Amino acid sequence: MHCGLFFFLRRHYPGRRGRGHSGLHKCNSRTSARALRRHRKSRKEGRVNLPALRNLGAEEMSSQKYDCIVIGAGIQGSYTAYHLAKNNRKTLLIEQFALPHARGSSHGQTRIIRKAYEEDFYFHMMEESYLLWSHMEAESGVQLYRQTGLLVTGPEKSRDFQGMKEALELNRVPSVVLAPEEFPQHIPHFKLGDGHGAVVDTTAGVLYADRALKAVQGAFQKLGGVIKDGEKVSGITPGSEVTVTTASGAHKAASLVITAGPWANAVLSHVGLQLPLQVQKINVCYWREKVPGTYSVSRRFPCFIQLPSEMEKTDIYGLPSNEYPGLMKVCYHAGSETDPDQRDKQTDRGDVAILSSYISRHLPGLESVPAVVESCMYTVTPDHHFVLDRHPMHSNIIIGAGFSGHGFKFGPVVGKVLCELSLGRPPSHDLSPFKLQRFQNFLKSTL
Ligand SMILES: Cc1cc2nc3c(=O)[nH]c(=O)nc-3n(C[C@H](O)[C@H](O)[C@H](O)COP(=O)(O)OP(=O)(O)OC[C@H]3O[C@@H](n4cnc5c(N)ncnc54)[C@H](O)[C@@H]3O)c2cc1C
Ligand SMILES: O=C(O)[C@@H]1CCCC=N1
Repeated sequence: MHCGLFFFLRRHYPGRRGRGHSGLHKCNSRTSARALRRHRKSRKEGRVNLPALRNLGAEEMSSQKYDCIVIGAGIQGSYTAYHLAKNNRKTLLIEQFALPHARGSSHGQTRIIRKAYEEDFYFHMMEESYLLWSHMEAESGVQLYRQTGLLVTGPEKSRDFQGMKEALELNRVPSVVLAPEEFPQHIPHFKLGDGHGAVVDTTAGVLYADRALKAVQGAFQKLGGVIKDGEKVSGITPGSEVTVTTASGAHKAASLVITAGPWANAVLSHVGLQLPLQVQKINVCYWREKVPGTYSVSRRFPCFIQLPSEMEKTDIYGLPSNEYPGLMKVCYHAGSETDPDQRDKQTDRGDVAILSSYISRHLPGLESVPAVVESCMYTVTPDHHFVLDRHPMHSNIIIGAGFSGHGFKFGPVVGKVLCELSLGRPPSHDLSPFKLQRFQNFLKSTL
């Protein structure tokens, strides 16, 4: 109702919008109740009473007071909103596109989940994340995770491979080191590179991403959370009470969380901040199995990460065939820079050529031309670590950004710490690696 009325005013009387806003402070509930009755009567009679509509809009706007507003209903914003609602906070989650959509970073059927991280801080976050994903499975009654294991392979002597192997050992992650001679019997149809080592994180697997996002948003709504989709945030006024403006009106809250994915800088421009983020378009490639089922999840083929080598300078990763029968997802962990609003104009396929060559050499059971290519986006920081911090000037504005192509699995715990920051509680994880300050030399600010 609210959206419709404001939309009407804007479309038919664009010049009056400002005056409609100023009516906000003058309006009280009795006048607006009268306005509502008048408006309903007018509608019945086929007349439209403009002053009544303006008053009604003003009253509805003033009632939009939340404890917290979250901008962006990707996995990070949705989980943040969920945790806020779980903490009994009246929460509004605003999304620019009608949900579900495939124009950000959280769509698609699958993501890798793993504890195999070189950095201890990610490992600790993942320990809790696994637990929280399983709580969400229980709460929603939907299977979100399937254990497949994750093969990590790369030049045996490289710093990356050794670092990963040592971290798995040090953190006591259930894992298996595979010597080249025993490799084929454990993981058939995968040709290990010459001089490459292999270690399997057996806790790893596949997260059903689309399902997960839907489950989290559903759980948030069940807790009384409000989602407004198809509403693009066009302005933010900071203060002890933050005002967030969209085409449908203004929403107010004691705190704001910005989780706008590839649009982070567009949204942050409203609060005088620009981060060193690069948005990349990722070609999400699926490759046909020559014999259907060769690499299937049901035959327990694992996910894999190929660490950088002489041949491939960037990680390549894959997930067993599952979502599209007979097709296995294998992708390059980087893409070409794009404007998120012009994603489809970025048509570079240099990565697909690299993948084709990799597949011919290492995955002989796949055809080396992709059968399906979908699109997704990474928002990459210079050090590939996330941004989880407060706005430097406005402590009630919290920022979650720059998930650098590996943030989905952390959704539950990222949401938890962003919620904690927003509630002014000490975060349950060490957030020092994620501070804005590390970009001091890059930060562009108009504060
Ligand atoms: C191909 C691919 C493979 C990946 N694989 C993995 C993996 O295996 N494992 C893993 O852990 N991670 C993986 N990731 C990374 C992971 O998916 C992302 O880190 C994560 O989805 C980022 O979520 P987000 O909520 O920050 O961004 P998004 O999902 O983009 O959400 C941001 C939302 O904000 C909305 N928004 C923006 N501006 C506004 C505005 N002005 N008003 C209202 N709403 C707005 C957007 O529309 C969007 O819905 C992968 C990513 C890609 C692209
Ligand atoms: O985050 C992940 O696990 C995947 C695989 C490695 C590259 C990026 N995403």
